[in-house]
Amino acid sequence: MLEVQGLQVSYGAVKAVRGIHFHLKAGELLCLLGANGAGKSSTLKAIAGVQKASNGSLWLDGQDLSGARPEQIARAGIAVVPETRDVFPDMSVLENLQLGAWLHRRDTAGNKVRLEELYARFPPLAQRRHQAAGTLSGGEQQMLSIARALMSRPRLLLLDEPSLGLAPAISQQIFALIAQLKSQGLGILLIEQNVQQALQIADRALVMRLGQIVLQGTAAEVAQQNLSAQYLGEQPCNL
Ligand SMILES: Nc1ncnc2c1ncn2[C@@H]1O[C@H](COP(=O)(O)OP(=O)(O)OP(=O)(O)O)[C@@H](O)[C@H]1O
Repeated sequence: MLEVQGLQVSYGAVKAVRGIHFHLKAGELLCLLGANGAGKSSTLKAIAGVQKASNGSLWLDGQDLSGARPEQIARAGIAVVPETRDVFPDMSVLENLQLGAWLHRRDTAGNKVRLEELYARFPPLAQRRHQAAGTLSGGEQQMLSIARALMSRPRLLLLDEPSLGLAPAISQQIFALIAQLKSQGLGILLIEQNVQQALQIADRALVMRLGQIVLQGTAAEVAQQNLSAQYLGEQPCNL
């Protein structure tokens, strides 16, 4: 489904991503692991088109998206949930969700159906649909951020540290939700610091270090490695 070849991302003299290759199959949940600064977010941003790659190619289902703008990438079926969540705090939950439907803005009936589907999947959002997004809890804002991305009806979802800053019980709910989305056939690229939980729901994992992929395999294979000592720096990793 997604094919990344020789991806490089630089910020001036800083080579954040140094020519990585990987693929993601349809409906697969691929987890991207690594210590802070390993190049995970830069990889995700380059796929989303919000950070220009200095080299490399990107294909989605045979469509060449190398160098494409974020809007073209979104139209091709890739949606992003950034680390910052980016909900609009003064707008209601409903208005935030409606913004997510910009790709299909003329399909009013389709968007209504999609909205009801998402309300059914995220009951706290349905209950708070007219509430300002800024008044939601951290977990609810994360749900809103994911639901807004789903309003664009993507084939591939890019998630940057969705459990960041959430209490363990809430982060478990978010992982359960991601597992559910995967079981419904959505392709997912997941960046996570919460290695143990991420590997429990992932099909495969890539481990990055200093801009390169240093380890990859099925989630079970990667879970057997001593990641903490070798690749994740000071990150706690209770594998
Ligand atoms: N906008 C930027 N300008 C300059 N350097 C940057 C920028 N964004 C990232 N970097 C640098 O690129 C390297 C990779 O960063 P990146 O954010 O991709 O890593 P990461 O694995 O996602 O880490 P984290 O978990 O901390 O986000 C780091 O050395 C970082 O300091």
